[in-house]
Amino acid sequence: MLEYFICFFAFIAALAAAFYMYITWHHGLFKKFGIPGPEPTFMGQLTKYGGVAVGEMDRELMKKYGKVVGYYHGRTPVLNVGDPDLVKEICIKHFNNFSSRPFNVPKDLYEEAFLTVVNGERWRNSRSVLSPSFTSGKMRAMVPLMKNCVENFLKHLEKHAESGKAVDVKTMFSGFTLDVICTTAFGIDIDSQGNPDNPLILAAKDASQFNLRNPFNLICILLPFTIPIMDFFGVGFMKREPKKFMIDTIEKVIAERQNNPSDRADFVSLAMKAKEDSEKRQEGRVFNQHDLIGNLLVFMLAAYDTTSTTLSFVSYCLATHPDIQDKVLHEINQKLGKDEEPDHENITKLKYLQQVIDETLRLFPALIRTVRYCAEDIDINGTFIAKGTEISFPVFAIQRDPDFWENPDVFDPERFSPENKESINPYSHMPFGMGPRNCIGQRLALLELKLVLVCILRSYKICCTPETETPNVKMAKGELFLRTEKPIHVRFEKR
Ligand code: HEM
Repeated sequence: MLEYFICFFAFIAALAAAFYMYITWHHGLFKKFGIPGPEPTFMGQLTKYGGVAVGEMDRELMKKYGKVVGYYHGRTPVLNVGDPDLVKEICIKHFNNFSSRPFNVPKDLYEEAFLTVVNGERWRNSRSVLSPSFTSGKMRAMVPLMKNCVENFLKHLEKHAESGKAVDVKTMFSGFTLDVICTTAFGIDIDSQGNPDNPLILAAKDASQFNLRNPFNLICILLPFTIPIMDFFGVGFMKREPKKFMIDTIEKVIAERQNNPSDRADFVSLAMKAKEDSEKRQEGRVFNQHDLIGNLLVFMLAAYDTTSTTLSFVSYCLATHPDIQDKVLHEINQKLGKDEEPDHENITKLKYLQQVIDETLRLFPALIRTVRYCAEDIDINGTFIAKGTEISFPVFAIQRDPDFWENPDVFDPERFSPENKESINPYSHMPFGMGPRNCIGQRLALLELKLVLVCILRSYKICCTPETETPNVKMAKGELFLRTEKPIHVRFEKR
């Protein structure tokens, strides 16, 4: 009997030792190549996310170890690149070696097709098929669709203003940006604020389950071989039920368009046409039905949260800086007069508004980090990066690095004035990412932001309330998408 016990414990001990070796196998990598960073522990940085905001963690790491820091997520080496010169080398000069993103979570056939997730030839193919949907001309054609959403939003805003109460801006703007993406991506007109219980809205809000506090996500990162098991239990990029509902909705819209072709200038039409063209070309990879539906879905996910976060922070910055708000309004009145409708062309005259948006995105980038994957060993100007290393660009931390930004925590749109802009290192401001794999929806986002901000500011003054956290807001812990710990509240006062 005793022998069985000994054998059993020896087996468990051997298993534990093998597991320990599996996780810690690469842990000497950064030391070997002279890259500073925290002393590796079994789980590495993964244990820290529950207790700290990701942006602050990156700032701390850079303060302590410098602009290029090596740490581990379990067994995966992660190189934190906060040096703008190295950002440029990786994102642009050596793009071919870093064109992929690492994503260690279960994915179904639709999620596998997401532009954010696909890699290699498939990414190149999807990006070139989808990019023509975001040209200036296509954006111009989408303005009437967006304006309907702006009008609807203003009706709801009027009610908020009349009540005189503080509003949770993230919730309010999420309704607006959802309306915009539903009409521009899915070809569906919904009124998220009027019908907050619309199943599509509930599904979109409930869809994302990716954050670094979720233990299942951490297990996938730590033990990539568990991904098929996690998949079986419904752990994944998105939650199963809301995903199914959204896919069914998109399929219905596509079927409807196939039966009754429409000239609506939305992404469903553009992507269906792109799919048809790719089928006719008979060369390269065909953009299939999963690519079509998956990418309409990812447009929704990538667009509505990032844009509503940015609108929330613009409101917050303008409420806390009334002098800057007055200046934006003055510019609107001067360049567009009191009644000229904002459109795709005339909003380009609003240079100061662009400065305000640039500065808001510097302090509050909707994505705290962007990531890449190193495909082959490479030495870049003395920094050795091993194959399989994940690259993390700490956007939040770079954009608040005192070496590039004077008084980095102060909101000052003058940094982006024509005179000062010249002195900004272009690789130290990357809210939409960098290089050929940057944000495909940047134009759409800026257009949407400006259209709605002009309409809001003309009619309302954005004010602080006792609930508005000043001088700084506290960021939520463990989130890769920028979130505040408490909701941001401001008040809208009729002018
Ligand atoms: C203020 C709003 C937005 C911000 C701050 C933002 C930010 C970003 C960032 C930082 C990336 C990663 C870039 C990189 O890795 O270098 C990204 C990628 C992406 N964004 Fe956006 N985004 C916004 C709005 C949108 C909108 C409106 C859409 C779509 C309609 C969109 C669709 C995408 C897609 C599909 C990707 C993946 C691109 C690729 O891998 O080729 N985004 N975005």
